[in-house]
Amino acid sequence: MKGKRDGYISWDEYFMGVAKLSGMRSKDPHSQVGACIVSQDNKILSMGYNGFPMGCSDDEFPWAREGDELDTKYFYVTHSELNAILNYRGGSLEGAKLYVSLFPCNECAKAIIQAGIKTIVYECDKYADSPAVKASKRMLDAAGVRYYQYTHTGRKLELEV
Ligand SMILES: O=c1ccn([C@H]2C[C@H](O)[C@@H](COP(=O)(O)O)O2)c(=O)[nH]1
Ligand SMILES: [Zn+2]
Repeated sequence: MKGKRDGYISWDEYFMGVAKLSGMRSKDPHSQVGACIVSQDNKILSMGYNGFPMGCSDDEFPWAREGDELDTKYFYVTHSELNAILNYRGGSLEGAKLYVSLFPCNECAKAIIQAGIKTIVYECDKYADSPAVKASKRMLDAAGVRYYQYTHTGRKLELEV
């Protein structure tokens, strides 16, 4: 009898792939961020991406990064990690793992810590020098939340839909 097939994707490839697929739903023209929350026994619990809250139209609220603060996206957009936490309808996220395409900011770090998420796997840390990410790491370190960067395997996951 033949054994199992080779070439199947790893758990990390699977969950980061799902996080990035979720990010593809984002309407943010500059940064599309996706998140996937996973239980300790590798079950997907929730997903999210950055976007405006319900009722706040993607076509009416601003996507600008600069200009009058009230006319930029920053006051309005819900971050992918927070959306993933809020989208979860099942009870506790204690001990869960978060896969996310961008290192979480300080506001997301607060929600991650308070939700009981214990591990973060992130893809990109392009805002590492910003106060928001420095504050985030300070809180995550203090709270004992482990974080590490996803190691790219070089494999391209192609989907025809
Ligand atoms: O923890 C985070 C930090 C940021 N985001 C989202 C919020 C915005 O939509 C973009 C960042 O926009 P820039 O144009 O790169 O400043 O990323 C998030 O989801 N989670
Ligand atoms: Zn955030």
